[in-house]
Amino acid sequence: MIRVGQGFDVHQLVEGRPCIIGGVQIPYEKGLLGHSDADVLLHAITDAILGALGRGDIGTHFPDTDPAFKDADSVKLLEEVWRFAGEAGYRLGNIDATIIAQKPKMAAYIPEMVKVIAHTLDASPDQINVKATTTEQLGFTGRGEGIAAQSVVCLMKDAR
Ligand SMILES: Nc1ccn([C@@H]2O[C@H](COP(=O)(O)O)[C@@H](O)[C@H]2O)c(=O)n1
Ligand SMILES: C[C@@]1(CO)OP(=O)(O)OP(=O)(O)OC[C@H]1O
Repeated sequence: MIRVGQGFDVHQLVEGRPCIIGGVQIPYEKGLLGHSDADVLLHAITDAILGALGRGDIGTHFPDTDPAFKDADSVKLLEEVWRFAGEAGYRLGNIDATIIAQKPKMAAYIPEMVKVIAHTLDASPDQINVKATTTEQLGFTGRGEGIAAQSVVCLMKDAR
């Protein structure tokens, strides 16, 4: 059986926060604001997995009102959701994701993001594709007010 899911997330860029995307801290004058570490890419991937599993969304499992998730490491949230997939008998087909950011430049950090994601999902890096695009200075991403990410995930399990 094949199941697909998609995820989308946005976080505001502000001063005084680290810029953590795909589990990698990127040197930049601003960082992403959120209850957790605000890792917009991992949140989009986590939501895509939950979508494929039919298990709701990230906020259902990790409410932003719960102090337990204050400054949470989003790698741990992804890890926990990946446990749900394993328990349901799924393995990863592939992930394709896009970071939507005018700045900072992501390209140099993408191989490390792929490594982190593959390691967290017990997968091979060739199952994970991460891309980045600007919005040509248009909209909130183009003005540098925030960063968005979207992801598609394909999960597979053998028919019984
Ligand atoms: N934050 C970003 C945005 C884009 N890139 C890379 O630049 C290429 C061109 O971006 P366009 O928005 O002009 O299509 C894109 O394909 C990415 O490789 C980036 O590294 N970081
Ligand atoms: C991850 C959670 C929980 O700490 O908080 P945020 O970092 O604000 O992120 P968001 O993308 O709004 O997702 C759901 C939240 O419940």
